[in-house]
Amino acid sequence: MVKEYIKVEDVTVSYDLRPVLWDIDLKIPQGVLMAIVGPNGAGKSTLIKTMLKLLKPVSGTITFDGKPYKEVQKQIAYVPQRGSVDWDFPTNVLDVVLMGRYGHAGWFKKISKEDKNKALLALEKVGMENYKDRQISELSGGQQQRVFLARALVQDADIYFMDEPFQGVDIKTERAIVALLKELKKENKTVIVVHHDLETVKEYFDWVTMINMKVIASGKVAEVFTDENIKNTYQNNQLTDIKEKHHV
Ligand SMILES: Nc1ncnc2c1ncn2[C@@H]1O[C@H](COP(=O)(O)OP(=O)(O)OP(=O)(O)O)[C@@H](O)[C@H]1O
Repeated sequence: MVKEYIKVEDVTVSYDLRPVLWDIDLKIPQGVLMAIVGPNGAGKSTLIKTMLKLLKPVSGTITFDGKPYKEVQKQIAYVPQRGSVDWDFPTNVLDVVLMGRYGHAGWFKKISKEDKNKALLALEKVGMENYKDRQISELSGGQQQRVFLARALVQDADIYFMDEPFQGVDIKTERAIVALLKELKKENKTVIVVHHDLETVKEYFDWVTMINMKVIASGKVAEVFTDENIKNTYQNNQLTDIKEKHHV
């Protein structure tokens, strides 16, 4: 029995009238490093956006330690997909990281010395301290990704959602991000990552959710990340089955 910390129950999500996630049930324990894997268009980003209340499900509920999102939102950090961010926004690296502190300081309060120190420390952790005054538009993709990680780190959250943090980064950055993820796990944080590389699931994560419009398997990597579940996740007939059944 999984002692659930995050619970997703009967969640169905549609864009316009087209369902993309169907009857999702998940129980995620505290302190896991969880990958969400599945083929392109499987609904991975949609799932985390729904958990973060950025999308409204057609039905179902999501709770965090028994509470709804709005009661715990300050304890939740999100690193969005790099492609979804406007990098031309005229702001420097330190300010982007400080944005992560607004949940603590409040929009109208002044940023304190402590906030600034935390931001600098986070930049150090991701190896970007020398870039603190740079415009974010003048960074490489991997550097931008590191800055967004630093922004999430200063939030001192309990739960971290990351949408493809390894996308387009070099191997050194990937290793640095993995080390950070493992550090977060040591602090009993719960980390949920949309991940594409099946080869590294076993090495990077201890928990996995495999989806293709519906949940194929979710649990300990050692138990559920099997060839059969991988095959079932990456074949597309789930979609056809559901469409035929529900005439959509
Ligand atoms: N804003 C939107 N409006 C309409 N349909 C959308 C929208 N966003 C995503 N979709 C569709 O919903 C489905 C799930 O998309 P989603 O981005 O969640 O998949 P994903 O598993 O994250 O894919 P990828 O691995 O390609 O990033 C896809 O069929 C996609 O085309």
